[in-house]
Amino acid sequence: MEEVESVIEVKNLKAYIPIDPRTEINPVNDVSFSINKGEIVALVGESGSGKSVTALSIMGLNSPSIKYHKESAINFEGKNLMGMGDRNLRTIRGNDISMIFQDPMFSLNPVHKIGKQISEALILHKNVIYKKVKNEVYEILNKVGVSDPGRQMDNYPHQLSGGMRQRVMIAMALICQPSLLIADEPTTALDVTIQAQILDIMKNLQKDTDLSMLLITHDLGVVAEMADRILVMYSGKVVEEGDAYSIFKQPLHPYTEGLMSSIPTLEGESEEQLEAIPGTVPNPSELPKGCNFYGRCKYGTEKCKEQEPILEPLNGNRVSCWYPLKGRNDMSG
Ligand SMILES: Nc1ncnc2c1ncn2[C@@H]1O[C@H](COP(=O)(O)OP(=O)(O)OP(=O)(O)O)[C@@H](O)[C@H]1O
Repeated sequence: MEEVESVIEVKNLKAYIPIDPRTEINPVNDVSFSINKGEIVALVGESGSGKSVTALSIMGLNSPSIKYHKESAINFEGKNLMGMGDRNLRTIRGNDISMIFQDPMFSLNPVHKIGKQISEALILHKNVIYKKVKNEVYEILNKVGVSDPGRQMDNYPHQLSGGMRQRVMIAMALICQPSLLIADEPTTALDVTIQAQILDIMKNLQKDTDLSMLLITHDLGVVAEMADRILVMYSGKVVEEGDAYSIFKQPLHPYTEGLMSSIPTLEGESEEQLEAIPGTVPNPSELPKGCNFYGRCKYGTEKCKEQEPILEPLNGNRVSCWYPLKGRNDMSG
């Protein structure tokens, strides 16, 4: 069998924010996963589940108030990024690992021309002058579908539409040919037609370059379109992990089931009600004793209230639930 090569391995990532000697916030609590070469992994979950803190841990860009437990490791190309120090991380960020955000203005500097901004990472990492990389900037703008790249290179960010700015941000992230791209809600702010174009561009570039991608989104339509594998996060933990096809077909965790039943389908539109998951994600400074999802779960039992489940293999995927759907179906039969 062909050996699968992982590009990044996140191991026992635990992030905390000390508030006082007896209180801490735990936005990410013992998260482990890896991403293989050329694979798109989607990180899904409601607001506050810890997706961004996980992604920013990889980039070393979380706020300094966020600390990590010492067993946390992020192995990338043979090096542990945890505790690597900002100077060394800077040589990896933008070069080997890049990130794009929901709001391009977060990444783009309003007072610099587009061409210069895109070239910055190349100039920094290759130690060359702008003139030498102008062609590469032109090429990458062409690839992300910016028309008339020569002219656009001389424009400022505010002169472009939202969709164009998003393309420029993707160009900027990919110019150094990173092996991992982290995309945090890359199309959430765009209208649906532009969103579809941007997703197409990302997918094509990913295929052409065998790029690995961590795609953070709460939009399951985007996940269905893009992802090979899905990690479902709830309250700082991965509660289900598996290949995208099987998770959409048969979610194992009640939370994943809830997320899936809140997607509209054409067939069900007239008769079926969309189900919202009642309640909210627990406060990360007051996590319950047992399963974090207990208070919102329609299948919860006393055991769930008292004992915390762990992520365990089931049907080739992993799930953290005392009564995963498969087991429940078997129990009822
Ligand atoms: N610097 C911080 N100080 C205090 N709390 C924080 C900090 N950063 C994150 N948190 C808390 O950690 C939890 C996880 O946040 P995170 O931003 O990772 O969630 P998310 O899943 O990305 O949500 P969203 O989809 O809204 O971005 C939240 O409860 C958030 O309020």
